[in-house]
Amino acid sequence: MATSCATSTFSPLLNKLTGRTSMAMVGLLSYAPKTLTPISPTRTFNFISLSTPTKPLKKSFQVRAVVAPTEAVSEFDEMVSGTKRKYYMLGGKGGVGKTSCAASLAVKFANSGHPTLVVSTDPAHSLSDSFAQDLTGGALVPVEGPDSPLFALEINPEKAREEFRTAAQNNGGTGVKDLMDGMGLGMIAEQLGELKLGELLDTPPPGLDEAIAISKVIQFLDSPEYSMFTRIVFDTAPTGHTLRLLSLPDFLDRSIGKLLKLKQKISSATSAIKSVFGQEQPKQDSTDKLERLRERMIKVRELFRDTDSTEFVIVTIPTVMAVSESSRLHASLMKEDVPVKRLIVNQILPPSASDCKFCAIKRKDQMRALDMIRSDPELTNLTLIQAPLVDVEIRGVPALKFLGDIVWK
Ligand SMILES: Nc1ncnc2c1ncn2[C@@H]1O[C@H](COP(=O)(O)OP(=O)(O)OP(=O)(O)O)[C@@H](O)[C@H]1O
Repeated sequence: MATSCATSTFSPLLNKLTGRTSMAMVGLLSYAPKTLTPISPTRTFNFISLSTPTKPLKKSFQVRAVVAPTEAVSEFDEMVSGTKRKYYMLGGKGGVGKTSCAASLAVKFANSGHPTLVVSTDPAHSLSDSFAQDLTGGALVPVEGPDSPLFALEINPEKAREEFRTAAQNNGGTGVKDLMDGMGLGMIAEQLGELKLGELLDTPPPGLDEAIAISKVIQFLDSPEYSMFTRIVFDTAPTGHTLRLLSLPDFLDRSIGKLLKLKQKISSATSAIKSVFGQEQPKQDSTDKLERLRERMIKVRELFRDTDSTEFVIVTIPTVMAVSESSRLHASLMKEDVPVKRLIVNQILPPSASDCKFCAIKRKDQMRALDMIRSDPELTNLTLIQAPLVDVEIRGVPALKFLGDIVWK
């Protein structure tokens, strides 16, 4: 069966990508100097240019063919304007392209002059794969290539948990507090008080990964180490995990509130008893710390809901299942008051003017899924960004720049 999807030949316009053509098929060849040679001579495409790379890239990179649909305008000008810090969270169903879109956005911000940090909160990270660079280890790593500083961070809950366990075993539990202190979780550790943390971490409570991610967000807000970044992009975990992350500050705030009330009751009862026996008033220290923890949780919760500084971008693919999940995700985000404006529909196939029956059928299904988005009351008001399926893996900064220049316009 024929597998090619279109009929015309390569055009020499490829390194001058301009133009906004309806569902135009676009081929972009390489950033390798001078010669533009198709990788697969059996694939022939009608190439119409789309965008102009602002600066020649150092590394060689080849994309053989992509499709560029009409509604691919993300209003990037608005995203890039201003030097006040903005947070972008990209999330959706597993495997739809969250990491590729988040990494390409981070590269685009950095190339637009913003010192940028891209953070993965997904315990199953793929940022390292996406940047083709080792970013593991739970620390900030500089990404090579963009014009302005770009750093990446893969939050590593598994490692953190392992360190907790070792510290608990080696130190009879006393080292755990130091470790949690180091992660900005010291106050939580203190409040856990008498609990045997080593045992607790053998069967980690649900939400520990999210608590670790939240502690990082607190650090972004407070620590001078992160103050240089004017754009922070989150590559989030698949939907369920991320919704827990977003609702955790609220939950913790309420829990701490309850704990504080309980503490107040206990302390007034104890001080009454103690005053009868003529003893000192109990110290306020731990209550103050709880109050401070609560204030920080409120700060994170407000950050997640602040329309001026935060935006959640939903990433999906044009299938009924993915669109249904995106609709539910949007409803949940609305419930949490998290600002959402944009929806990326990733991996859209070429138009059906093709001799590939499989592709034509698949594309028909995709168009149905796009119609479904347009008539879905949850999704219809979002800015729709259609991202093409490209025929190579999006790996490394040049490839991410290429994708970013198509998606973020
Ligand atoms: N527009 C695209 N064209 C071609 N390949 C793509 C496109 N977007 C993503 N991919 C590929 O799809 C795969 C999954 O993408 P990615 O890792 O970005 O998804 P994800 O949603 O972050 O996945 P996970 O939920 O597993 O973290 C990768 O191999 C990536 O290169």
